[in-house]
Amino acid sequence: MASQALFMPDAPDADVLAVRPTQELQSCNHLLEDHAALMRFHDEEGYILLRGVLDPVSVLEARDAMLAVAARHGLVAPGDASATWTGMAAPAGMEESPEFSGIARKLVANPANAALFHTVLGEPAALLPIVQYRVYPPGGSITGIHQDGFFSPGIVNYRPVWTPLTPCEREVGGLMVAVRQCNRGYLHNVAKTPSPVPAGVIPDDAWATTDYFPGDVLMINPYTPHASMPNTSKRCRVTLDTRVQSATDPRVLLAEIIEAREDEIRVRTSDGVERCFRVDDDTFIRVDHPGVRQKRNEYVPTAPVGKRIVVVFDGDHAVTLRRSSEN
Ligand SMILES: O=C(O)CCC(=O)C(=O)O
Ligand SMILES: [Fe+2]
Repeated sequence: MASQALFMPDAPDADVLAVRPTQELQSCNHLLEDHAALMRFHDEEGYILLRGVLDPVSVLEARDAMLAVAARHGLVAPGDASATWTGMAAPAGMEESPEFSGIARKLVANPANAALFHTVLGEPAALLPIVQYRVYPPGGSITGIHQDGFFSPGIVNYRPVWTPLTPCEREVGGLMVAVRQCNRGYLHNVAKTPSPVPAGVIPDDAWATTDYFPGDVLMINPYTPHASMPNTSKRCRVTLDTRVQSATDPRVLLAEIIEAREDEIRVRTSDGVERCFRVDDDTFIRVDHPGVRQKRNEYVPTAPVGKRIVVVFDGDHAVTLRRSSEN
């Protein structure tokens, strides 16, 4: 499979608002007993949708914890589990606010949920330190068309976990997925920064979505183009997206920079262990902006001592250095 991206300097960008999903995402619950079949579906269709699989109490707890933060910012009324929008604008950058700290960790650690992730990974799962908490009011943020693997290369033995915490019917602006597009390499246009997907590359009829409900989990193949839809309802969209990785062979860690150099980065992990990784031209660096790749001879000033970053590694090689969004 080609994994280099597209180079199309003159191509117009795809318009996320022009996409009209015509297909319905399929539930994969019937494949949970057959790991090979589940992975085949993931590798061909490009996603795994599981309905009602998370422990209901853990989902309610996560919902209430996120809504409590939203209520403090005036986005919803205190105690309003329907997440009806008050009309107050959402603060910028709320997805990574430390106010949400620990909510995803608790959800993933719940024994029933941990057992589910074990089943899907085929081995014990651990939380990967990349989490976004989204409370998106009507007319609010829309996530553009992207492939996760393009922005976070090198992660193996992991699954992204996109989780609705309140009912997320299609008008609430959940994810749409371009199905069966995951074997075409990266479709991002590296002739532009920050490398949008060009118009015309993804067939119009490839797009699928569904109405999502609390307890559902959507896992997206790292090569699958996906985006969110506009929220045209009266409610906030309350979702979190995190990732789980192999607990025995983790490839991603959260660490504090001790010293960043052009050819090497030394970090201290949250367990206090010091580790050193080789940085080379294959290292995908974005410690500054979430979507713009930095050159290794220029990233050092944006990587001061003490800054928390996420390192994706393979042995002693830093595959990706990215801004931390662990919570
Ligand atoms: O929820 C969103 O708007 C985007 C989520 C996403 O892109 C992901 O989970 O990979
Ligand atoms: Fe994504």
